[in-house]
Amino acid sequence: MIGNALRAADLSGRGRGLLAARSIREGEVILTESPLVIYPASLGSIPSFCSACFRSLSAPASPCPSCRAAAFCSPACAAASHPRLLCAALSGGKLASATEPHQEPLLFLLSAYSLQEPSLRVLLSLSSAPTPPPSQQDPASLHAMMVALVPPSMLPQGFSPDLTAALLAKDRTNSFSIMEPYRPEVSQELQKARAYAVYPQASRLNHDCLPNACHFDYPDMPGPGNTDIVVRALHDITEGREVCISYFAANWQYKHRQLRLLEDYGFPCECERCQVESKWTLDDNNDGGNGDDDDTMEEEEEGDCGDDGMEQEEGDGGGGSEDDFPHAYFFVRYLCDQGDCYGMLAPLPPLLNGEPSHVFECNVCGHLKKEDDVSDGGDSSMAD
Ligand SMILES: C[S@@+](CC[C@H](N)C(=O)[O-])C[C@H]1O[C@@H](n2cnc3c(N)ncnc32)[C@H](O)[C@@H]1O
Repeated sequence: MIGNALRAADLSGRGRGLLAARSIREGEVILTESPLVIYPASLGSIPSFCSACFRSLSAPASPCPSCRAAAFCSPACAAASHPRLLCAALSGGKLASATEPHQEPLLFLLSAYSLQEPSLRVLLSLSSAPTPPPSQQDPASLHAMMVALVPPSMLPQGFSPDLTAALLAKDRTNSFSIMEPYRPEVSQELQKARAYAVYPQASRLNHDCLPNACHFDYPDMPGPGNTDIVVRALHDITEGREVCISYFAANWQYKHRQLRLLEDYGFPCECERCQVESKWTLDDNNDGGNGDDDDTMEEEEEGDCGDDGMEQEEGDGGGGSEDDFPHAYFFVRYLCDQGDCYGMLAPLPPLLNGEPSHVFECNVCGHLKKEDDVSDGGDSSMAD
């Protein structure tokens, strides 16, 4: 049992997944979890946030006395410090000499190899997709770079090419992006991640292209728990139903969703939405029929997709009728329509008297929307 809302189960053809352990109300927080491992998304961004709590640094910060590359926002964060292997690799600018595509997986490995043995074991217990790593994540090359970056006396027991390959696979399958604050002038694919994090319970959530939950992060929130992941129900979920999130923005087209899920997660999606959209003609599956059928996708962080991969509006490309596009309601109700955002709109938690909040929050831009503005106002017909 995870909290009191979820329980893990083995699911045919889907590995482990999380089921509703009781009925769940729309907007309910069903999971809050701290990261097992969290690491900066890029080397260049390290000076802009506290290396212990990952909040933006506004006031002058204290540099790490060892590496002088990282900085901390408070004495408490300086005492908590940052991963020891990462600190060693940042000393003397050694990590900066790695080529840029290698820096992000190295930041992960330096953080993961700094974990205590029990945490490392939890990380290794997570699933990994049986897909080959992208070329910039060749485990053998990254392992050799680790050897060059970290003094031999600091390398943990068990350090080996096989373990390095296994850790990289866990990261690819299970890490979540913690995004920088949303910038409306920047398109969806160019929004930047501040950090990546692995949350062992949340990483049991399987994907659905019509999810019934979505996750939020609030990295600059004051107080404890700012790097926690918060998972909320989009609508009522009946006991026993699987709780799923979408691994990327819900407006992606069928072919781009399938490609991403096959290449990065090793499965063809057979969800209800994909079953409908797999029957659309090639033109329907293009970008709304404007004739541009460019298959390219950006090299993405979670949530990224080339412009060409997005549905332009609800029903776009589906032919328009209810039969062709039975999921239009989902998009009207749950897809943020603020500029280029396309985040998920999840209801705020129910009020103290148990009534729905009737206010939706976007998990990308943070926009709050009253229910009357979200849809035609009736009770959710999405409950499952
Ligand atoms: C983040 S993990 C999710 C939890 C995982 N099922 C487990 O056993 O721990 C992602 C992996 O779960 C599986 N998965 C997720 N969503 C799926 C789906 N809709 N259909 C089939 N497999 C899915 C894939 O193997 C994918 O690589």
